[in-house]
Amino acid sequence: MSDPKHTLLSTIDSPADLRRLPRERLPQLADELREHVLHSVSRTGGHLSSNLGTVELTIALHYAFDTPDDRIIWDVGHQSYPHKILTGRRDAMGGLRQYGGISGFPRRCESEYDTFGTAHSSTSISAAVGMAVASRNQGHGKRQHIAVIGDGSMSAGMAFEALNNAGVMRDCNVIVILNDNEMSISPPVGALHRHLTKLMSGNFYAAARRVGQKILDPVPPLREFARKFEEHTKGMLGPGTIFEEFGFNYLGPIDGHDLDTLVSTLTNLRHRGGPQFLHVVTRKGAGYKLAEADPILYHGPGKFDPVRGIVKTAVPTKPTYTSVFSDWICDMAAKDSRLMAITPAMREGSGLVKFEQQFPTRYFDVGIAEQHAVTFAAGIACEGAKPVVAIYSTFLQRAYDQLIHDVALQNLDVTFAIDRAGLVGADGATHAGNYDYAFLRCIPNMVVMAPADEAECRRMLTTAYEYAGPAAVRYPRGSGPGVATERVLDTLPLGKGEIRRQSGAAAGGRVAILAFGSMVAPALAAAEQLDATVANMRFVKPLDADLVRELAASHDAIVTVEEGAIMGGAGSAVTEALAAHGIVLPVLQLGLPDRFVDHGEQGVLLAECGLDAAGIARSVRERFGGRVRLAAVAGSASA
Ligand SMILES: Cc1ncc(C[n+]2csc(CCOP(=O)(O)OP(=O)(O)O)c2C)c(N)n1
Ligand SMILES: CC(=O)[C@@H](O)[C@H](O)COP(=O)(O)O
Ligand SMILES: [Mg+2]
Repeated sequence: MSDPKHTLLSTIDSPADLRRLPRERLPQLADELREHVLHSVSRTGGHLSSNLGTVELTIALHYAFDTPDDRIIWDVGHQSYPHKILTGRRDAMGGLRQYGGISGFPRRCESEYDTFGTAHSSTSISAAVGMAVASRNQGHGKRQHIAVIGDGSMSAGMAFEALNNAGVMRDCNVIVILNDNEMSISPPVGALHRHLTKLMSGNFYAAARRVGQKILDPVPPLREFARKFEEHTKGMLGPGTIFEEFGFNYLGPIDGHDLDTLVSTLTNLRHRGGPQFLHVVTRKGAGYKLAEADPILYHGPGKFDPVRGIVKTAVPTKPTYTSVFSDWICDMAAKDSRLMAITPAMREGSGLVKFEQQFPTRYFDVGIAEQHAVTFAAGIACEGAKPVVAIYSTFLQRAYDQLIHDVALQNLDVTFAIDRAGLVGADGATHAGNYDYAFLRCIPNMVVMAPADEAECRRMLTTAYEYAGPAAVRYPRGSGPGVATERVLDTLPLGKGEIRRQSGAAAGGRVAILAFGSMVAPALAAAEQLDATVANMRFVKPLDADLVRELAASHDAIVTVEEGAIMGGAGSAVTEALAAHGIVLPVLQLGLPDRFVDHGEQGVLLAECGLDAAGIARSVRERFGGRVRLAAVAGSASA
């Protein structure tokens, strides 16, 4: 690294280099590290606030522990940039979240220091417990397993399932570090937050900090005294924490920006066995005033100028699908007082900021708790109210049993507004919503729709809402083709697609492209080159089987296109319908391949998967020749 500002950081190629530094040099390293995080994220985009907040904690962890032999597991992993920089990826930050570059999350294939792949929250404690059990049984009884988890992520059921398990494993070395910055993406919610606030409040926190500095001095002769003093003071300081009730030895809260306290505390913890819990208090966005003032805006920004900060542009841009949903839900709630909106901790991303302002008593942020969100919606529906669950496709995966067992099996009237369906771009494979067509369409009672454009999205949301059972609308991240929406609340006929373009080709050369959702626009563009018919199928379930039959009868080959996994997806619904009617003709199924697609710009990734107009046209030509010639394809099996 040539930057003269990073004189110390530029000498750190691994945690071993870091551990050679005298403690008094760590604050300088923290300054340079923070600066490097800020400048690289400003150039690539990425998760800024959380990383600025964990600079000191990361340094202290790698300083105090023997990484990578000691295992650090970063929950979510959106705060792992300082860790990446200190573990040999300092100069790779320019490619962070870019096509071909390093990931924005920890990945086992990227570094031996990335001990566990994360991105969906609240998995770290479970993974740490699993590793600790294995280490114990393999004779690595001294190894430590450290889960670093945020206060938002701590609210998920999975985290508590793991605490419950770990709390009785006295001979397993698990350290849970709660990185409490009093923020999720938006302000934290719920009773756990209230409990943490109590632990950090006024005198308790101040006293605990003083005590922490005294008792955690690692000098051996003081240890026994420290232990007794700690027990004594814990009793004096007030009620036990929930974590102690789970069987953890709770320490803290301590200041997560005070390197001295952090290093002393962690060094001490390193030599303790059994379940340990350290409560660390940090500031989201620390060290960058703009992010400290607005950690939500700087949670996951795109590129920006670090001097000016994020500048809100006055130029009108195309509305995103999220904003179409945002307008729709406010309009529908104004019309129907039964509507209630639910988000599992994704108020901003799911487009519910305006709704919360307008309908605060009908808005429910349940925290990072997708399973609860879905069953909570089921309960609401049981009483005749009308829940709308706004959820990212990838996070709905968490609530699959709840969707089947609690909603669909009882045919409850729950609307699912599924955002970030398909490839999401810079977050990569962990966040891609590639499986919802496949996992939703096999559930009885479900209605599943995918809009071709913004106006259709609005109509589908109304259709889902008016449908008296479970219904889902899945739409992609970002904007669509730019079709203007009107503030009306009209519906679509259930299970009916439409023809968008008719082929003029002669018999023997006619191709029908059956496109779903976001693939309608590129299919139409490809069809211009191929002179193909294009159907906007609209519904994956109920599939418009009449339209499929009609197109099969009038064309020589069928092509299905979807922004979802080919296996079991929308195209599979078409081939099943053809088979059910005994129709045999050449079929080409286009969609996402049977592999995980890495990060990069959405358009680039779609092109890589052959799902842009050029790719669709190319696949059709490759499969069927320049024009479809039945002679060339007759007798070939379905793809
Ligand atoms: C299962 C799941 N649901 C939702 C998210 C989206 N998400 C990413 S970070 C985040 C907030 C996490 O809060 P916290 O753990 O306190 O970390 P902080 O952002 O404050 O550093 C959320 C909701 C996710 N990654 N995984
Ligand atoms: C880490 C995480 O899960 C979220 O911050 C996610 O990256 C948000 O994605 P969007 O930018 O698509 O809202
Ligand atoms: Mg937090």
